[in-house]
Amino acid sequence: MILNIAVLPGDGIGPEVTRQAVKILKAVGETYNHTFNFHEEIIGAVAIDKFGNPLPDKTIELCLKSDAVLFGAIGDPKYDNDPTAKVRPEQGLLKLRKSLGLYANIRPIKAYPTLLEKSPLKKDRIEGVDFIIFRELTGGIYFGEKILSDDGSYASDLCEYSEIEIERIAHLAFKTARKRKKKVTLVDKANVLETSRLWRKITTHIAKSYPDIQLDFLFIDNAAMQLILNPGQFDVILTENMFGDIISDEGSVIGGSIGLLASASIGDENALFEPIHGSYPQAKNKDIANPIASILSAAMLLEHFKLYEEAKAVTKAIERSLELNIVTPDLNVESKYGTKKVGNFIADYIANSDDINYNQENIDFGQSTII
Ligand SMILES: NC(=O)c1ccc[n+]([C@@H]2O[C@H](COP(=O)([O-])OP(=O)(O)OC[C@H]3O[C@@H](n4cnc5c(N)ncnc54)[C@H](O)[C@@H]3O)[C@@H](O)[C@H]2O)c1
Ligand SMILES: CC(C)[C@H](C(=O)O)[C@@H](O)C(=O)O
Ligand SMILES: [Mg+2]
Repeated sequence: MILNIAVLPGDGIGPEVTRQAVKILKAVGETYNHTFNFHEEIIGAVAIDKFGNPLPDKTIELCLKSDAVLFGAIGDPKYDNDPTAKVRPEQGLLKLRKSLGLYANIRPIKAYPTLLEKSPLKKDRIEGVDFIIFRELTGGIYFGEKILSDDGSYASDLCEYSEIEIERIAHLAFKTARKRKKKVTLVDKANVLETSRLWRKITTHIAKSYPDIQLDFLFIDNAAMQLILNPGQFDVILTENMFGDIISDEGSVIGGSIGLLASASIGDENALFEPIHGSYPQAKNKDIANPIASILSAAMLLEHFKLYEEAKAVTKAIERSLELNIVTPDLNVESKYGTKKVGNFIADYIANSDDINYNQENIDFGQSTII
């Protein structure tokens, strides 16, 4: 298969982790005989620094003509610490999602058997946990009208949703539940918000077309608690933009690190693959950021193009790295492995699989042929 992939490393740790994901895709391409072409562009704070624009036209154009986008992270403390900044890195990402029509952000969360001890949550609560959050990505309070009064004493963010915006992602969530444990949980705040009541009404109606799927409702405040108390109850969570943002970071505690959580942002015509974490500026250029979220996002890209065997090879290599404790410091404070070494191990494992009897003593990470 030939794929043209737009690579947007972004800010902070974005370039470091994205480089590992590209390395893994190159290993997959070489091993399984695919041609993956990579074209890089800038987005976020680096793009503001260069062009005064967090999403230059060239970047959107590249994404629109590519088969898929691999995105790293954006964000920089100089903007986070300046609430009056008129141009912000995050605007670049939001505009990109909107321009590409990426309305569904799919965030799988699972407890890896080898990492059960790493989570601060009790082992018996998280064992076997495996669910997916379907987060609406191009509507809601993120995209409603924003007002700041001239004297700076009043601000407003409008939360809006229309029927079509809810329907299209709800169908995706129900179809996915059909292939899984056949349960959808709509997370909302329908006791207070009109938009949430619209979500309930439309989702209830759509559920009639999926009689084999159980539809449950949970208020967001209760859902935040249930995720910690009993995450095993979830299969597919369907929710609006901001609630999905918040509960997915919360859910990452189950896996043991946000550095493990990948996502696919899907629209009718475009697809972008991105870790759920941000630019983690404290770790920039320190070779400590976990690249697995980014690498798993690349695996989701492969699945999107129905390259299932290839995606499986990537997840198997990741699982092997976790089993062998070849992990970054977020998963093992005493780890001697950094971002690059974890990436190298996963790339080498894809290329060589079980031919090499890996153990921590005999690994020579310097030998990775794929950089
Ligand atoms: N999709 C995105 O690009 C995205 C997502 C979230 C935040 N942001 C931006 O990132 C910047 C920093 O935000 P933040 O600190 O709230 O969130 P963050 O996700 O960057 O970091 C929060 C914490 O998560 C951990 N973490 C994150 N990524 C990790 C990784 N790969 N490996 C190991 N640990 C990791 C670290 O402990 C870190 O302190 C802000 O500018 C924010 O706007 C961007
Ligand atoms: C950076 C920010 C705009 C973004 C979001 O809120 O969608 C991030 O938190 C995410 O989860 O991708
Ligand atoms: Mg977020």
